[in-house]
Amino acid sequence: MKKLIVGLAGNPNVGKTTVFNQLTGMRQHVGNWPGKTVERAEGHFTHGNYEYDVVDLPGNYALSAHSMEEIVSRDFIVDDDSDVIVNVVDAANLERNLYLTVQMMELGANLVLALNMNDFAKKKDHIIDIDLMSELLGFSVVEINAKNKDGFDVLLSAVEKAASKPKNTSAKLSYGDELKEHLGDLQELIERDNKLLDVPSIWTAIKLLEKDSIVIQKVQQSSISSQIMAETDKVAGHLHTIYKEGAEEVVANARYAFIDGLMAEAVKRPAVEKETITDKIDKIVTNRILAPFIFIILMWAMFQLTFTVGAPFQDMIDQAFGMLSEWVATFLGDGLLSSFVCDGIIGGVGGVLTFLPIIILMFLFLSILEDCGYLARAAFTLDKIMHKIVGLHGKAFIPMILGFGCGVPAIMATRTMENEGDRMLAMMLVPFMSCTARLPIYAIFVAAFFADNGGNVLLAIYLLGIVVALIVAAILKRTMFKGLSTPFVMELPTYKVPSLKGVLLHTWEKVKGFLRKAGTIILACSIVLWILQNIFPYGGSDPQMSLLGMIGTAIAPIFAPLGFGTWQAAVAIIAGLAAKEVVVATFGTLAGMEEDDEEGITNLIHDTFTPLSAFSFMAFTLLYTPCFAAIGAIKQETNSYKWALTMCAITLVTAFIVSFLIYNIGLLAGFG
Ligand SMILES: Nc1nc2c(ncn2[C@@H]2O[C@H](COP(=O)(O)OP(=O)(O)OP(=O)(O)O)[C@@H](O)[C@H]2O)c(=O)[nH]1
Ligand SMILES: [Mg+2]
Repeated sequence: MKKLIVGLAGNPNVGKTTVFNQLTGMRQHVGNWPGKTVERAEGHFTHGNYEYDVVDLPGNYALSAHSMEEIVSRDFIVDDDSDVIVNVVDAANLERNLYLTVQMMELGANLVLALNMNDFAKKKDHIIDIDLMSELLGFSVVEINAKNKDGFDVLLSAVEKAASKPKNTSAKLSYGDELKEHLGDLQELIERDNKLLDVPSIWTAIKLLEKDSIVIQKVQQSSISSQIMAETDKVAGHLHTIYKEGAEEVVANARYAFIDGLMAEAVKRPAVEKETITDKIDKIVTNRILAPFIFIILMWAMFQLTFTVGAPFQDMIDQAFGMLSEWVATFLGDGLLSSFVCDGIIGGVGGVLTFLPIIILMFLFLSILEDCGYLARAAFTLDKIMHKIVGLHGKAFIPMILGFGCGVPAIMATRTMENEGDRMLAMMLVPFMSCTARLPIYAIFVAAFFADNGGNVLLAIYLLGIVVALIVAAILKRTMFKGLSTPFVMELPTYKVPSLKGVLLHTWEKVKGFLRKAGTIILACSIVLWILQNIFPYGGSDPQMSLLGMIGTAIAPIFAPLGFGTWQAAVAIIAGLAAKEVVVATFGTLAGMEEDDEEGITNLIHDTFTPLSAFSFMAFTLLYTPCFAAIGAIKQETNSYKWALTMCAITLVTAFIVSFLIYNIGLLAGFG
């Protein structure tokens, strides 16, 4: 067996991860918006005589030193000893995709070009002459379909051929006589230092002209660095006098000229591009006036469906746990052990698991929205409305909408943002987006007070999260994160019919996370809560005199101005710091301890809240410090506790202010 290390590189959203998953049988995140893969993933498989190591790289448009994913991809090509790079490209947008290909050619990467999305290319009547293109580029070009593995055999044999006969793909690049001559002078100088020759000299020469900080640093180590830098300045100056443009633009134009030539020779396209289905749908969905309404209607429909479809299943699970609890009680009798199992574990963990159906549905809808391509449109819509008012970078909206699912991947998704300040700001806002872990909290409050218009109350809560995030953004942008954000074009992916398998897998991955939490952190918290609830330092059996009750009573006054100064609410909020579902588990165990058992969580909520204080409590749990996992993700991504703690402070203060306003304005308006 021979070992082969193969990297999958290409623009965002062209199907790299789909190829990767098909090859390795793994389940990395696939969706229909640019920027899903943010960290390289590795997998293995065997084919013929070869043992493959495949690396799925984050998508990027360039190989400059501007953003983290670009550096990850470029380091992989330059430093790792990969045998072959498979450049996956979107055949329906070949011109744009080839810009990265050309840059990889400058690096001399041992390339194989995999044309994917041919179904879309055919719909647009683009006819690609693969053989001619391969000849012009000087390496193999293969047509594939990542979704059904068409062409994978041809692809793998092309990879194996390329591995046995590595090529310097920079050979076929031609950048015009003028530029070639000047680059030549610079290359000659670079080639005098062997230490600079781990990459083709044309790459180093071009990157010096582009003022690439990492390459400049490397060249500065050279013994002839002053000569090289002087020559670079000379060439740049010369190019400027001829073209009246900076060296960077001259190089970019030369790349496009090469691509134009290639396209003209090898691709036949209709003189006027056909209007695609995506164009037709987008005339409505991204229409300036209609877009915000469509966004709100979709969200509203999502909550309505989640609740109406989920409710019967939820009841079934609830009853099943009730029966389980009774059945266990017949064995264990009336003692402490029975209380531990029934109230502590079944009440706590079971209370949370009841919400499994609505959580599954919510993730199902989010996966469909993500996979069909609407997620990027939602971000586009919010960007259009918000960029000017709030000064928030448009790319921040994708992580924010992902935050409706779970904050942890949402925080990681901020990596595609180039400007550090913008990225930090986006991370501070993600926790305000209502993640699915909070859904069970709203569900029990809706059941207790707002059963008749649950969907509307939920929509209000989610919109509250968005509005508060935007207000906080506007404030932070004018204080902590001053400065202009880099403008950018939001890319709108082609609408795709979501694949059933993809959506189900996606949903299952998320649901698995929820179940894991139920078996670990929620279980642990339920046990701790039950113990604290059964210790009575001063004797008696009044729940409020238990250790838990006393802790809650001590803290409760803090929340009195917000309308829920009861010891139960205080305990739930503190416990919810671990994970938001624990708020529900807390009410579950507390309800188990009440005198008349059957009444359950809903009655406990009904007795300890009013509709107004319930809404204020929902808003507080929406906005206050997210779970440990989200705090940990921010620490991880920023490499410092500073930002994690800043986020905790921002969310706590915001939650207090907003809940205070809701409760007190509500009182004045007579809702008390
Ligand atoms: N119609 C069609 N859709 C495809 C094809 N290949 C992939 N897709 C879909 O294209 C979308 C993007 O695929 P991914 O594999 O996530 O793309 P990626 O290149 O890994 O994207 P990033 O990680 O964001 O850079 C998904 O919705 C896929 O289901 C194809 O050949 N035809
Ligand atoms: Mg990917």
